[in-house]
Amino acid sequence: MAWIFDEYSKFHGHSPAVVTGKPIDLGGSLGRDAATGRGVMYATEALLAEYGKSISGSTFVIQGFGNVGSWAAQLIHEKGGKVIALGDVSGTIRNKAGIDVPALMKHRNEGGQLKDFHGAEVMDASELLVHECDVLLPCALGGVLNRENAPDVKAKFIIEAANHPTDPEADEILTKKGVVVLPDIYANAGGVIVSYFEWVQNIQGFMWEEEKVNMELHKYMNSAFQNIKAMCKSQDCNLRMGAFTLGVNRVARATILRGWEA
Ligand SMILES: NC(=O)C1=CN([C@@H]2O[C@H](COP(=O)(O)OP(=O)(O)OC[C@H]3O[C@@H](n4cnc5c(N)ncnc54)[C@H](O)[C@@H]3O)[C@@H](O)[C@H]2O)C=CC1
Ligand SMILES: O=C(O)CCC(=O)C(=O)O
Repeated sequence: MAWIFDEYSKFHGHSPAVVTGKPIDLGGSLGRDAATGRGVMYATEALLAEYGKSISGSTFVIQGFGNVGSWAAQLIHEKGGKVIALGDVSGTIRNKAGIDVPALMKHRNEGGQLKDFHGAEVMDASELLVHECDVLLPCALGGVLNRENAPDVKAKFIIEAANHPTDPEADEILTKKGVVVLPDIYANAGGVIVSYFEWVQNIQGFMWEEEKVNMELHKYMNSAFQNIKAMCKSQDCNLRMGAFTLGVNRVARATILRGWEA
């Protein structure tokens, strides 16, 4: 991103707002690194509250321990959630008393593989997504929930932190089973929201403190959830349909207002 910004600026003058995800010293935003995982945590909080539940006291299974998964795990752990199983390409582990996420981060940051972490036992990777838990967070790849494994999913809630982790067949199976799926278009929007904040800061020429970034992110995630919920209520539809209907309606309204309709 620094390179793109630099090349563009050579021809058009200093233009930090031309691209987001830049290093902090070149006009990036504080809080961007954690933003997607933090947004996932806020989205989880908002959804669970609808069902009279909270992160504290709930159990979590997380696939992926990269940018999104590791931040989501840390923030959920900080909020009192119990991460009971977790996996990445270097191993899949479980601890029904709850994995010590800060200790796992230290292990990983020192170059350790998940399978060698002492605070948990190794399990079969194929069991991760169907492991008993309250909340399942796929934070790695697309298409991981499909017709093969969806019938065996035991989670009550799925937060789509990765892009497109649930294929359409799985979506149908999970809906019939009564599993509540929070769609990626909303659940993992924290990254793009803070990228928007980065652009806003760049055009203002004013850098926000990290606390402000996180507070604004919280506001956006909460109000988006309330808007999706209202749409689901008025259209009697699930969260994915509610989120898409909200987005498509906004684009349609702007298109009509500009006189572009056929
Ligand atoms: N980083 C961001 O800001 C955003 C990321 N996303 C989506 O979230 C997902 C994860 O992105 P990042 O965390 O940024 O990527 P990353 O590359 O930092 O982490 C990916 C993680 O998935 C794990 N993984 C890969 N294959 C796996 C497998 N077969 N089984 C278990 N774990 C596996 C890797 O070991 C790693 O821990 C992607 O779908 C991405 O498109 C969505 C919105 C924003
Ligand atoms: O960095 C951004 O602006 C958004 C990233 C994102 O949404 C993604 O990786 O899917």
